Amino acid sequence: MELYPINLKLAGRRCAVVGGGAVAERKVRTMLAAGARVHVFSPMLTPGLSRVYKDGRLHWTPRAYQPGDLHNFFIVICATDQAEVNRQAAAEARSAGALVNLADSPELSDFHVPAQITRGDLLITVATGGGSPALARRLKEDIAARYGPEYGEYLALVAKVRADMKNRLATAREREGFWRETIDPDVLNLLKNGKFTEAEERIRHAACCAGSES
Ligand SMILES: C[C@@]1(CC(=O)O)c2cc3[nH]c(cc4nc(cc5[nH]c(cc(n2)[C@H]1CCC(=O)O)[C@@](C)(CC(=O)O)[C@@H]5CCC(=O)O)C(CC(=O)O)=C4CCC(=O)O)c(CCC(=O)O)c3CC(=O)O
Ligand SMILES: NC(=O)C1=CN([C@@H]2O[C@H](COP(=O)(O)OP(=O)(O)OC[C@H]3O[C@@H](n4cnc5c(N)ncnc54)[C@H](O)[C@@H]3O)[C@@H](O)[C@H]2O)C=CC1
Repeated sequence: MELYPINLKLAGRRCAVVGGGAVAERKVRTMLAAGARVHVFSPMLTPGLSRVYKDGRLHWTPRAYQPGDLHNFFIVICATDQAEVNRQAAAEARSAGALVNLADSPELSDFHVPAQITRGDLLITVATGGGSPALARRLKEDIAARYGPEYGEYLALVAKVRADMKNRLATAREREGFWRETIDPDVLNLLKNGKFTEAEERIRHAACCAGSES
């Protein structure tokens, strides 16, 4: 299945989930982490979702989905255990202009939710086109073990220095060359070993030299 990856900004956007089971909970949690305003339509919630609701972080309509519920949402995830309900809700949401995911139908979905790892602003995702979500999860675990929290710290540092470099190196070509050389295994190893100060010094030194050459 051909797919085009994009990373959606959900902060402040209205998103709906139909169903309140284990799958709904997983989707709700990642959407909330992205800052979405999430509305659940379901007669029941998992204990985890109930806690999120009691904490005031979720809107909940405590009944089965009804036609007319799904207007004015940016994305809608249909995750009940009733295939026919998921299809009906998906059809309504799509005709109201939402991007739609059906938890039980990769084919009918506008998008799939990948397995994800976050390290600060670093986001790594794994997708299998719906072929094997269990494989996506396994690969995610392997990648998570390989790329620890130090990569989030590293990204924050590089992003800061990069903002300075935009003024220091005149052309996009120079900046590209600089960053390709600077993101090197030595710096990453320093970070992996917790040597943040040394890593930062290395990057700042490279930035400083590049600035004086130009
Ligand atoms: C198409 C997609 C739609 C979507 O949900 O967006 C979809 C569909 C389906 N999943 C099913 C089953 C399982 N899903 C998981 C787990 C995850 N599923 C996720 C995504 C996706 N699942 C999308 C495709 C992503 C891709 O492959 O590219 C992850 C990555 C992200 C997330 O959900 O947040 C999350 C990993 C969370 C993590 O990071 O740990 C596990 C494993 C487990 O739970 O341990 C199992 C059981 C093992 C297995 O089947 O592999 C079934 C069959 C149900 C049945 O048999 O009845 C369907 C429907 C069908 O296939 O028809
Ligand atoms: N995409 C994915 O990652 C996965 C998808 N699935 C699929 O997702 C479906 C849901 O899985 P679970 O969350 O584990 O099921 P579940 O049985 O835990 O939850 C189903 C939820 O749907 C609600 N519901 C039932 N009828 C409804 C209606 N008419 N309107 C609104 N809510 C209604 C129930 O109250 C319950 O909260 C499964 O049937 C399976 O096909 C299963 C595993 C992973």
